[in-house]
Order: sequence, then C-alpha cells, then structure tokens
Amino acid sequence: SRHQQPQPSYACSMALNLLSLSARPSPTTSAVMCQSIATTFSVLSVTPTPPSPLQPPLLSLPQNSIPMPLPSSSCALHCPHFQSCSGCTHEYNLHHPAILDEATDFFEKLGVSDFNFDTCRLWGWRCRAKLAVRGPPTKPLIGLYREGTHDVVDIPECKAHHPSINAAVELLKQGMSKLNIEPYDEDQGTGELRYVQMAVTTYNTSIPASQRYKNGKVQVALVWNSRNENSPSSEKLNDLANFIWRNGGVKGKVHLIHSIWANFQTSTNNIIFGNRWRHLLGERDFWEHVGGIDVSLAPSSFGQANTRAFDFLLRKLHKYVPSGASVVDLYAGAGVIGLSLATMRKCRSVKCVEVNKESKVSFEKTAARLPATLDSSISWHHADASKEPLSWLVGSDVVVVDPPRKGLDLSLLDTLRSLSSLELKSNLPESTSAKAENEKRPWILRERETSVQVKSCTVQEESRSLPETLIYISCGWDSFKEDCMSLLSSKAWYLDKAHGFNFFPGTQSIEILAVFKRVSKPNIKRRKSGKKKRPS
Ligand SMILES: C[S@@+](CC[C@H](N)C(=O)[O-])C[C@H]1O[C@@H](n2cnc3c(N)ncnc32)[C@H](O)[C@@H]1O
Repeated sequence: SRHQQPQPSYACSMALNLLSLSARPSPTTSAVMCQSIATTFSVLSVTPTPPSPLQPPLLSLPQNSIPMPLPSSSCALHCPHFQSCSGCTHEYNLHHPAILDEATDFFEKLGVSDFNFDTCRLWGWRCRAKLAVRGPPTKPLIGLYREGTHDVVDIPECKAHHPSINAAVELLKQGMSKLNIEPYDEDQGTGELRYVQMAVTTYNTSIPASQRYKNGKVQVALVWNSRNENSPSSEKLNDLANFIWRNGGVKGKVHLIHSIWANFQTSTNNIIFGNRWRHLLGERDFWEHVGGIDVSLAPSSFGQANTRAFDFLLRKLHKYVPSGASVVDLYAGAGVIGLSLATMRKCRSVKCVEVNKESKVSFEKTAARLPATLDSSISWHHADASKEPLSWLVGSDVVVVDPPRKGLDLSLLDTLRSLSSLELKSNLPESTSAKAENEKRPWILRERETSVQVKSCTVQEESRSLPETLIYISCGWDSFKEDCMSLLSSKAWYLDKAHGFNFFPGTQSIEILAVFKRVSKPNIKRRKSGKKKRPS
C-alpha cells in the first residue's frame, strides 16, 4: 500500500531547492534524476549561484537539458491520501505538471520560445493551509473536502503540507479530544470549531539559515462558531488555545507553534472567515522574508501558500522593473510585491491597490521595516481595482497585476486594452494621488481613511504617463490564457517574456509570470498632442 512506501525525503527536496527547467524536453542529456524510492536527487550540469544568507542555494539548469518524461515513479507524491483528498490531482512527475506542455506550446505560438519553468520543493512546500474541521469530538477530521462534496477527508500525512502543519494538526486533535471540543456540523449549524488556518513562518534569524525551513513555526487561526469572544463557548476556546500553547509553544516539549488566533464566524454560507479576529497567544507579528524584504502577514491577509517558490518568482520579477520606475501593484494583498520592488528596484513611487481592508495593517508593518534611506513614495489603497481602473494607471511606468484565479476584472482588462488610444486623448483622468488632493466629497474621503501613505519621497512633479510594461502574475491558467489573448488582440500590447513556477506540485496549477510591453504609437500623434516621449 502507499502507506508502506518509503517517504520522499526532505533531504531530497532540499537538494533540489530550485531547478530552472527548460520547458521543452531534450532527448539527449540526462540531467536530473529524481528517485523517490532511493530518496536521491542527482543534478548534473548545473551552475550553482551563491546562496544568500537566507536562501537555499539556487540551481539553474541550462536550457534544453532536461529529458521528459522521466520514469513515472520519479518525483512521485507517495501520499496515503491521494485520490480520497481533493488537494492533489497528480501523483507522478511532480516536477513536471501535466499543464506545462500546454503552456510551453501556448507561449511558443505567441513568439516566446524561451519560456522556462522553475521548480522548487516538491514535498512539504505548502506553508499555508485552510482546513475544515468536522466529525465527532473524540475523533475529529481535519482536512479538505472530498471532490464535489462537503465530506471532510482527514489528511494527517499530507505530503504537500510543511511538516510543521501536520504536527500542529495532530496537536490540535489531541486538544479537541481532551477538551471535548465539538467540530462544526454544517447541516445543523452547531458545534464549536469550524476551520483552522495554519501558516508557517520559516524566518528565524537565531538559527542557521540552512535549518530555518525545517524548523518552521505555525500561526494557528481557529475559526470559532460564535459571534465573538463573549459567547458561552469562549471558555472552551481559551482552554483549547492554552492546551496548544502549553504543549507546542515556546515552553512546550517541542516548540512548534508561533501564535494562536481566533476568528469568529457564525454565517451559514461557505465563507471561511468572519470579520472579527482576536490574537490569543504567542507573538502577535508573523514575519517571513521574501523578495529581499521582511514581510509581516496577519492571518486575515492573503499570503502565498508556497513561500519559497514565491521568493524565486519575486527575484525573477525584479529584473523586469527598471530602477527608479513608478509602479502600481493591483490586487496587492499586503503589498508584498510592491514593497519588494520599492526596495530592490529603488522605485520612485509604488501604489498598492487591494480590496481586503484587513491587509492594511500587514502592509504598514512591512513598510515600517523598509530601509530608512529608501527615497520612494509608497502608498496602499483600500479600493476595488475594477472601479475607475484608469485612475490607478495614470502616472505609472509599470503595472503589476496578481488577480485571484478568475483573472482580471473586465473593466480593468478593457482599460488595459484601450490604453494606447486613451493616451492620445488629452483629457486623461487625474491620477489617484492628484485626485486625492482635490477630493471634497465626504463619502469618498471617509473611504480614503482606510488608505495609507507610508513614505513620501522628494516631491516630484506628478506624471501623467501610462504604463509601458504590464507584469501579469497568474495562478489561474485558463483565465490567464483568455486575458492574454484579449490583451494581444487589442494590439495595444505584445508579449515579451513568460516564466512558469511550480507553485503547487501535485496539482494541475502552475504560476505564470508574463511580461507585456506596450506597442508604441507613431510619434507624430504624440507631437500633435503636445506630449513628450518619456525616456524608457
Ligand atoms: C492572488 S492574491 C495576490 C495578493 C498579493 N499580490 C500577494 O502576492 O501577496 C489576489 C488579491 O487580490 C485581491 N482582490 C480581489 N479582487 C480585487 C479587486 N477587484 N480589487 C482589488 N483587489 C482585489 C484579493 O483580496 C487578494 O488579496
């Protein structure tokens, strides 16, 4: 049975910290062999780059050096929950998701022949998991829904989870049984614990960099079925938190838990989190180090599941943003991308736009740790990117979009499609920052109070330019394809570069980083409208 098979070793995934694979197989060389049975990864013909103090070594394979397909047993998941759990859909060749060939062809047809694919950890990569809690208190089930149902599959040995998540789930189960905590019953709307979110921080500067990943600590967010902390069941919530902290906190036998939070939710819909959050135990601030900066992430804010792969993506992204550029980061979450660019590319200005107001506090904390010498104008706006999208684009050289799986909002897509013709008009709307200064309407001003300007650089004249570069980060392959074709058919953009990242090994999904450049318009029209050509 799968249970008896040898487990893929973490040493194996550590050895293959990052391989930059050519997406197009070459029949000639045998550069990577990953044998999960022997738990070895051999990497030949690699050019290691020196690791930064916080990074595992990064290995880049030359183009066209990976033979595909590898034997089907290679890089196998070996998970006892495969097929019963809906999390993973692919058991073999985790380093080469099935969708990769389609992506390679797609980009090649669009003229990008050097599309490549970076793969990182194949097991234990998931540092953030939202798990449903159901079943009897004596034997709670904590895991994901079986495909197409609301039956929860218990996944104690999940191979995608960072091992600390599995250990924290085990501890939670022990606490629930001991304290008779009732899992949620969806049909009746009864029970106490509905979901748990587990997020791992691997950032601990007090231990050597090489040991940080495996020693990740878990921020546990318990989604409690009550309106607030004054409900009759609150005592049980506190007992459960104390149990977890006593056994897994700083003074526990094994220090596993970073902190414990409660979220209160009584709604009968499928929305996991309610609006009310309480910090219960442990450190309040949760830090991670990605894209060259320290990032704070509250449990209520969006966080990427695959921290290490996200770090690699950010480092690749940096090179597409000219130093000193003005950037608008749409669908920004806590602003990790924008703040990383502000620091590493010394951006003149960065505007982050995000619809979830809970992300603001994380943005502020992250921004407060940026180098004091940074001469950049940085702001975060609680706003819907689909409303008046042009006003966010005016004044930026680069627009970064990182939408949810469903892709770009139509109004934003339409605006991006028509950008070149809009540029020729003399009546471009004011940029959001210029508008803000002139705004008088009280309801808009109230909404603005949730926005923040954390840094102001040396005052510069407000630019009315429109972005020449569009960087699209996508976790939804189907929506990306549609948005990409729509952008190209407008003739306003061409596709310059594309990279894939193995963000979700074992699934159909890959993460895409695509760089579009704006098609230039004849100069004559620019001169007519009195505009100067911007230096590129
Ligand atoms: C895939 S996440 C990316 C977050 C961020 N870029 C990061 O990497 O941490 C997408 C984000 O878009 C936000 N979002 C969804 N629709 C939005 C909209 N119409 N306007 C602004 N933000 C939106 C979500 O709340 C979520 O934080």
